[in-house]
Amino acid sequence: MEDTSPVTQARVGEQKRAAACRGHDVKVMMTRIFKIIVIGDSGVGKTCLTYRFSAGRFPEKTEATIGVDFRERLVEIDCEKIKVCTADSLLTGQERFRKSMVQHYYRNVHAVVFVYDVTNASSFRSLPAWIEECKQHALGTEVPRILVGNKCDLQDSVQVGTDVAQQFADSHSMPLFETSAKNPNSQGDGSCDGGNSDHVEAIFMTVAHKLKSQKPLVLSQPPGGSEGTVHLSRGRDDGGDGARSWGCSSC
Ligand SMILES: Nc1nc2c(ncn2[C@@H]2O[C@H](COP(=O)(O)OP(=O)(O)OP(=O)(O)O)[C@@H](O)[C@H]2O)c(=O)[nH]1
Repeated sequence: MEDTSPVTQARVGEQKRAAACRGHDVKVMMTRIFKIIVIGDSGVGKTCLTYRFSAGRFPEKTEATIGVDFRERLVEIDCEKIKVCTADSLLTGQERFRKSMVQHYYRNVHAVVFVYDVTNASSFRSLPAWIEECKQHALGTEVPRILVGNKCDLQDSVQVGTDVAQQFADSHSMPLFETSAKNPNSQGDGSCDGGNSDHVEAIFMTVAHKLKSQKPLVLSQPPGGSEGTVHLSRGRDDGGDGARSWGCSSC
């Protein structure tokens, strides 16, 4: 039976588009930057997920994030190169420090990934508070948001069932993905096959595709502009100045 899950569809679509691109001489005039923040309790695996996406593997060792971890990866979607920047952060600490960091963290964000640990019910119960915090920083339902249940490789210790998580995701209009940063192919059914990055990658790519379709590059000719000059602008908002002040090394 054909697998119609969003992740598989995104992956198949990506392969087709990559094949189509190979036949073209693509001139990339500028690189768009999408900023995706990854939010959830300490220890749910935010750092490992973003590392898996940007570096393609599980980190050998991790320490509790102090401040914000920024990572970036250049991807190609529909023959356009797009920089996907991810940030994960431990949003705790002294109130004064936390306040300024939080404001910076939530600025110019394009999408939010909420993460809980499927083996830790308390991390799931914290989600409403994280969603509320995002709302307070103007990141409500108009911003693409997804829910990720991480650590699915630990099948024997699962405390948050798929059905409960799905209900929660539905009630907040978010798609749900269950995965493992450690063994991305062990999502849900307990079958690990060596942990390549496809599944985690497909999750972030699904978000990037959504952002790309929401924020098309607009080709425009300036009034009275010189012939042959094409100006590129972004759709609704942009990752220009905001991206630069955001923290990625080259954003
Ligand atoms: N078994 C398993 N362990 C994982 C997985 N993802 C992360 N871990 C482990 O969980 C612990 C916490 O992972 P981190 O990625 O540092 O978690 P975090 O959410 O970034 O934590 P903070 O930086 O404190 O906010 C580490 O010991 C990881 O090795 C996973 O998919 N499966």
